[in-house]
Amino acid sequence: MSKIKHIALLGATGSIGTQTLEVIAAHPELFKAEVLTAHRNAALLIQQARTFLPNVVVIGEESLYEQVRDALADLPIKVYTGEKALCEVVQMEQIDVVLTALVGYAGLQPTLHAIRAGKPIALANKETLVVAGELVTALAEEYRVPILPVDSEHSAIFQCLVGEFHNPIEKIILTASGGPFRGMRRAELETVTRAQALKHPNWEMGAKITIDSASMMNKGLEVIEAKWLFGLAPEQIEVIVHPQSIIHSIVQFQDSSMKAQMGLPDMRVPIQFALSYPDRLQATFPRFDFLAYPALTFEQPDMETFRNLKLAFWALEQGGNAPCVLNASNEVVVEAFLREKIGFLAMSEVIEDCLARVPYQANASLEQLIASDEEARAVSAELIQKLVNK
Ligand SMILES: NC(=O)C1=CN([C@@H]2O[C@H](COP(=O)(O)OP(=O)(O)OC[C@H]3O[C@@H](n4cnc5c(N)ncnc54)[C@H](OP(=O)(O)O)[C@@H]3O)[C@@H](O)[C@H]2O)C=CC1
Ligand SMILES: CC(=O)[C@@H](O)[C@H](O)COP(=O)(O)O
Ligand SMILES: [Mn+2]
Repeated sequence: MSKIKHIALLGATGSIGTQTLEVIAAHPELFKAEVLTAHRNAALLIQQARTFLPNVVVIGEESLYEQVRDALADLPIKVYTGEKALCEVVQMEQIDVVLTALVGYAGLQPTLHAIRAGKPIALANKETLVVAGELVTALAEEYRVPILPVDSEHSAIFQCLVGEFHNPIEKIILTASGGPFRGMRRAELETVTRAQALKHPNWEMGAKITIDSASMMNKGLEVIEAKWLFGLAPEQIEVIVHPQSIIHSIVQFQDSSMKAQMGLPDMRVPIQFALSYPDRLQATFPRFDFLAYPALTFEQPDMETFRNLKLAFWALEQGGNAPCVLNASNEVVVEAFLREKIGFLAMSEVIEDCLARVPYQANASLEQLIASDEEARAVSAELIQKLVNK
């Protein structure tokens, strides 16, 4: 690589965002943070802006606009606010790649705008493909823009496919850590707490994805994400629990050969690969030592106890607006669980009820998906209220 890549980093203040900035800082000759965005964390965004001197920052929360603008008034940095600003800044001419490190449904519209502006996407925001995978991948094909996976499992698959893109995939095997409640039965899950759910055994991540990992919804979302990234049928996607999170995922080819990508759990590796692809860059990240991990183990996922994974496979089979409804309902229940309004098992119950209540739409348009998202949020909120009132 010779030319500096100008990066629009959406969600700079989060777990993926801050690790992306570490990668950028380690390679100033290759990468420049051109746009940094945050939702509410004005203090960190200001600090990042003073360090990385981007051209533009966006603070999502409009009431924080003046605080950010005033704090950066001595620097030639443009400050914008609001949801629409995210969709506009990704189209700026000098942007070479948009890294979507923001969480949830909010990732969809900026990604669509970036694709329409011809910008390659480094995709951490898996919810984008869960909500509208068919539309997003069709649009990316139309505009000939690559979607480079950042999610560790999908980066692993992508890395296994380098040099193999002409060879059909027989199946892929996504590894799952099993989360902090691996091996527990439903009776034990009745009483698990927010604090316990937020303790992931292997990864330090934002609150939403950490709860998703604990409930196995993260793996469900990743199954749907994999379908769209790699053009697979549902029966070509398997999940295996691998508690050490060393093998990040596996591809099986038609001759029975399997390729796996492995390494210590460190998101800077897939982030850097998405930014440097097809090159690999020198990095000082810690190296894996086989003797420190004498046993790499594997288990069948328990989809009866962790029903979210089953619901996600069901939504994938259904297609249409079902994955969008699954995602919206999940975002609402995770928020309610984090606010300690509902218990751990209630999350799957609400999602299942919501999937049954929101009318199914095959071949949903973007407008229909937006409406389904809204409806699923309203239905889920109502179901949660009923549980709270009980
Ligand atoms: N963390 C990880 O290791 C991995 C994460 N991912 C995926 O990457 C995405 C980001 O995850 P993670 O970094 O953990 O999340 P975090 O919660 O740590 O960070 C989220 C980022 O998005 C911003 N944000 C939150 N809500 C909105 C909104 N409504 N509109 C615009 N921006 C918003 C936050 O801003 P603020 O700080 O101001 O609130 C923050 O910058 C998720 O989709 C997740 O599933 C995938 C694989 C691994
Ligand atoms: C780091 C990453 O990609 C996460 O999605 C991680 O995989 C979560 O782990 P589990 O969902 O397997 O617990
Ligand atoms: Mn993952």
